[in-house]
Amino acid sequence: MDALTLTQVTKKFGRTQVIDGIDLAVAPGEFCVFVGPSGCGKSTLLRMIAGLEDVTSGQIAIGGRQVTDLPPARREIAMVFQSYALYPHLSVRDNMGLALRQAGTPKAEVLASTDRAADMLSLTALLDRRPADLSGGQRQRVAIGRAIVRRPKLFLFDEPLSNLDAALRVATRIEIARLHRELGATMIYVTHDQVEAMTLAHKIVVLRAGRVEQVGAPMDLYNDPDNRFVAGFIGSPAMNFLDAGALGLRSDSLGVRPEHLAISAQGGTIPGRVSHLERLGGETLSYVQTEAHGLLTVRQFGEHDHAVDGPVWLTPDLERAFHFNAEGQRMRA
Ligand SMILES: Nc1ncnc2c1ncn2[C@@H]1O[C@H](COP(=O)(O)OP(=O)(O)OP(=O)(O)O)[C@@H](O)[C@H]1O
Repeated sequence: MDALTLTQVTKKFGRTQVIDGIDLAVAPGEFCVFVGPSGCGKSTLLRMIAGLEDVTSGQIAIGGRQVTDLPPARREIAMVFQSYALYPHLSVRDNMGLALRQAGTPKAEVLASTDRAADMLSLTALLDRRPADLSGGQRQRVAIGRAIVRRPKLFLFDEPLSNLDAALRVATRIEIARLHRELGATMIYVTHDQVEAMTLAHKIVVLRAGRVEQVGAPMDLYNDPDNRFVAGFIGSPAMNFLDAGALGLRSDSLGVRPEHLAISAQGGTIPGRVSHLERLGGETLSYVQTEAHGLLTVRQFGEHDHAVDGPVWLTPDLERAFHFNAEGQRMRA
């Protein structure tokens, strides 16, 4: 039985259609990430699963049970927000145990669950502190601990890392992946960050304007995108789109990842000028202005030097390029 099933779920705010007929099945234990640009409806969809927002039409089932009309408290879910949403006057221990205490769970059991979650999250030494005396990363761990203590059927995360600095974001991301492995729980996670989606998910749902563009495992979306939108959204730096007609090809545009564009001062297919160079240590990114295809990104491993403003030639690896038609749909051979 699916851990989560969405059937033709829609949402309108007034006359604006924000979610447009979404079908989705998430298996038990799966880590499913909703990703897409700002405003595509990810948070709204998650809030509908949580019961914080009602659906305009369609059905939501959690663990095979219809929950479409149930209030959040009866859905057996726990949600972790970007803002942590901790009670400032309660200690870490009391914040983590609150939901269980409110549900009438015996005191000893609340303590045991809280201690276990604190141990998993390295929060044991902080149990008597108040949220104000914690760092942002520690507060977010408490919010995650509070969710774990409740043993929900479904964990829902709404951009939980966006308030953390870059290093802490990576550390907490790894922590969440480890927790997922240890708990074997089903997790639904919203982010606009495709790197988070790629590194955490078993299954990525790419959303655009309230619709699903593609669902698949991270490397399947990367290696086999259905359309230009997914191809451009998954992968960093983003895929280049070349004018296929200008290259004498029959498709409308040719998608080439930055690592599949060769760059040379000697010669090649596409002439251009280096407009900017970024040396990232392990790799070099060159931004090359071309007449026929606009600005293209080239990624090379290691350190490379190309004169800024100097002429260069680019050559796409056609074996690894993707063809798209004028509607942006993938043309498979
Ligand atoms: N209460 C509301 N009333 C009217 N429109 C809303 C409401 N909540 C969200 N919207 C609109 O619905 C659309 C989807 O919003 P949502 O927050 O789900 O997007 P998102 O993909 O999570 O974006 P972000 O990454 O920026 O948070 C947006 O256009 C937003 O303006």
